[in-house]
Amino acid sequence: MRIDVVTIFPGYLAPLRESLLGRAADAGLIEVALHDLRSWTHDVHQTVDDAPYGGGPGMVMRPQVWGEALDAVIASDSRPPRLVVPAPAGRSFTQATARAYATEQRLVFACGRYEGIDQRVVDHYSRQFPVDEVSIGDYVLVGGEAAVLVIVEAVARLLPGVLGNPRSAAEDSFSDGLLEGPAYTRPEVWRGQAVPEVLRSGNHGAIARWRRDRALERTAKRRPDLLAALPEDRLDAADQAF
Ligand SMILES: COc1cccc(COC(=O)c2cn[nH]c2)c1
Repeated sequence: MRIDVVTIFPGYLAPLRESLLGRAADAGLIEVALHDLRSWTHDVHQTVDDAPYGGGPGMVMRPQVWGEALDAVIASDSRPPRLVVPAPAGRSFTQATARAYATEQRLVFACGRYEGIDQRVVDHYSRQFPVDEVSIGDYVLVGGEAAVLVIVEAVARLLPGVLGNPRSAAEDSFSDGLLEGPAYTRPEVWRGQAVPEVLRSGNHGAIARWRRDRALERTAKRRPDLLAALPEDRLDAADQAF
């Protein structure tokens, strides 16, 4: 997979070359290219923003600069891109989105700031490529760069060969629509707290039931919305207690 990121702070994305993603990049599984948006400005101040039409606070990112940048970046590789614009007003980015993005040959991220990017940029490219405005949560960041780190990590870990232990990606939280329950490891007793007996019983049926009960209990308590969204056939008779 090829990943391009267009940003006024390329240094912010340096971590994409470290650790988990570093190994994936070394193995050629992921190719990351960073592009400084200001490279496509032509004025001495390298201006990327301007006042909003209609007035109001803040600034809007200029369409001309973004157009020249995205034309150049998209043309720099033959693989057809999906454009991803992290934004508070975007559709929710979920594990399902991550799974879908993991099947893409190429993702091009546009990192916006200020009050956003002139809408005509998204409208223009939406006529040629899939363009997603995605939100990683209901809060406002200063720019899209941190969201790109989140999205790229969630996607990259799903690529075959990126994770040391592939089983965990398939069984990770949200895969069955529920939150993960509590996890334990040695010692058996720590600061007077013992590991739940069932987990040391060797009774795998009881262990599976206990784990599902804890996952249902936690999901019902912390994320009732996820429980409500579960397809009917995903809860069996024993689950009805939640
Ligand atoms: C595209 O225009 C803008 C404008 C302002 C900030 C940002 C960065 O994204 C977020 O703040 C965000 C993403 N998911 N949740 C919050 C983008």
